[in-house]
Amino acid sequence: MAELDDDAPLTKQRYRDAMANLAAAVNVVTTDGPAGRAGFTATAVCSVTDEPPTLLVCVRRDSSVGEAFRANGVLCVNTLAPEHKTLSALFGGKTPADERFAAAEWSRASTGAPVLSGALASFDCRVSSVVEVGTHAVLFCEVVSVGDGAPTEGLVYVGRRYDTVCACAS
Ligand SMILES: NC(=O)C1=CN([C@@H]2O[C@H](COP(=O)(O)OP(=O)(O)OC[C@H]3O[C@@H](n4cnc5c(N)ncnc54)[C@H](O)[C@@H]3O)[C@@H](O)[C@H]2O)C=CC1
Ligand SMILES: Cc1cc2nc3c(=O)[nH]c(=O)nc-3n(C[C@H](O)[C@H](O)[C@H](O)COP(=O)(O)O)c2cc1C
Repeated sequence: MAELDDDAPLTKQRYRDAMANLAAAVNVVTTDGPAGRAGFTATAVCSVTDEPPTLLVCVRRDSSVGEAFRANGVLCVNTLAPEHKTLSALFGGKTPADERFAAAEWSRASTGAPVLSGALASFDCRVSSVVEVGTHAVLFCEVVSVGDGAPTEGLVYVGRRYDTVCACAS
């Protein structure tokens, strides 16, 4: 059981160590448009409201991909299945964009954002507002269409490693 320690300084590392205990779905978030095609791995994705359907994505402001998302104003959140572990590492590393996208099959959403074949779910979005918080930009995104596959197994990231969970209806 975790106990709060109010005396110890709350360092970045202690915060990260605690956050590492939160199991999270893994997504590859993509965009395309005048600023070019880009994509990155993200666990900081969350549903905000269903009226209007809105989710948020947090992206590091100094990442190579952040500006493309803001400039294109569209994105697709592709939720990964267990077979996408290698893809997650590619989109989460320093790999050039062409190599990231060459590792999977894609179609195009109505916004123009790339949709990952075999994703557990895909959310095609328009960025409705951006709020900057510290090192990250929070992209609030209105969902314009969704695609979801048959219930199967999901990929989660917890304890700094990947794991598989059953996403099937019981
Ligand atoms: N929200 C984010 O920007 C996240 C970034 N990452 C990046 O992926 C790499 C590997 O991460 P881990 O193996 O999990 O080890 P880690 O020790 O860097 O991160 C542990 C946990 O802390 C949180 N975290 C990490 N970096 C963060 C950041 N800059 N801002 C807000 N939260 C952050 C995440 O929940 C992450 O799972 C690192 O470079 C990390 O920065 C990973 C998860 C989330
Ligand atoms: C499992 C995992 C989750 C991640 N989640 C996020 C996230 O939510 N937001 C973020 O900005 N970066 C996140 N990252 C880091 C980016 O995917 C990584 O910095 C990526 O390389 C961005 O592309 P760039 O560095 O070429 O700009 C995550 C990485 C991994 C491996």
